[in-house]
Amino acid sequence: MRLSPRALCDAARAAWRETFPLGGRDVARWFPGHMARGLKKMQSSLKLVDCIIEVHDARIPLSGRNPLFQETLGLKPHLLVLNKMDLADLEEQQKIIRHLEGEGLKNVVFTNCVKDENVKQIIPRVTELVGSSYRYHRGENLEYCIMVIGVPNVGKSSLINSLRRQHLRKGKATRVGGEPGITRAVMSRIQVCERPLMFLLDTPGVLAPRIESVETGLKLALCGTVLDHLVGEETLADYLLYTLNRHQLFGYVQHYGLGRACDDVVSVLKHVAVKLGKTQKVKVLTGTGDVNIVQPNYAAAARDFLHTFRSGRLGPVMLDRDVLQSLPEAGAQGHHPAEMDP
Ligand SMILES: Nc1nc2c(ncn2[C@@H]2O[C@H](COP(=O)(O)OP(=O)(O)OP(=O)(O)O)[C@@H](O)[C@H]2O)c(=O)[nH]1
Repeated sequence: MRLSPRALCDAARAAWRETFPLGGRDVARWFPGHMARGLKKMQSSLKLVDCIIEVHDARIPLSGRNPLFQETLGLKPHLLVLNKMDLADLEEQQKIIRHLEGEGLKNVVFTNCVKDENVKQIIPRVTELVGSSYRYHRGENLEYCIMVIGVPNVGKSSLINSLRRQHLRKGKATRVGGEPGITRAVMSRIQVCERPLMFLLDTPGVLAPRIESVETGLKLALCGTVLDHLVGEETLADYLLYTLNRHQLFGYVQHYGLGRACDDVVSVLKHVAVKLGKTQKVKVLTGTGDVNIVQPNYAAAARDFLHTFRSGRLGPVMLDRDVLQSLPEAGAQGHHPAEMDP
């Protein structure tokens, strides 16, 4: 039987959690310190750079960006690419754009670098930005050099490969991976366009040394910017379940044949593990000797749940919905100075 989302929601509304327990988690441990070195190297190459393309995940357009980018690289023309738009619920796209504009981010493009969606807009936007900026000692140089930055796993390398497909009809120049930390070598210089002659510098993902809140940390982790085991796969699966239920995204019920929505992660993971045959034999010591019992493999079930979500099979999501809801409506929003503009 196929239940409508509303029926599922009504059935379980009483049990929905209103908040996620955030206390006692050491977010600092999730984000390794070696990232500061990457940022330092980027800064030292800045004089060669005409424009910065910052790639971020479209599912968290208003949180999780590294504030150090703004502080240390903010003098250059800047384009924000919100990638993985295919995985994001962009119903409130205009509100997102307005809010970012209010923060001084006037150049924003939403992309899907796997399917090359909107990627064609990027080079004309960059050319325009560089054309209207003062290039210091690089004024005579006809080559454009663009640095691509962002937190890990948001699709920086995928963007470069997509630009090459679009403008040079060439394939992969830089390695893409499903796990954070694929781009290790700082600054590979890759041509992406002939006219204008444009090179991009791919950089390793750099997270902020201090994440603004545990919840932001969890959102970043759901987007795959940190290795899951650092947060704990089951914790992350629980945060995912909490988010899906609050957003009334009940694709998981159908996907795993659960019958009804549920807010208890242990029950959900147990069901997933049994359905997928992910069980394990565990030896239990009893008063009369050892007994082998079969237990659900919760960690494997959590991994499957996270993987299914990240592949988009549970539907598009807006993880910053809480932030969006807390913003004033159009017209009521205050104006801030254009910090990232040249
Ligand atoms: N669905 C979807 N997946 C994407 C998109 N762009 C990239 N990916 C996937 O996201 C993962 C990370 O992509 P990368 O290009 O390696 O990301 P990165 O930012 O260079 O990663 P680091 O090197 O870790 O900093 C890969 O599995 C890509 O296939 C997109 O627009 N949509």
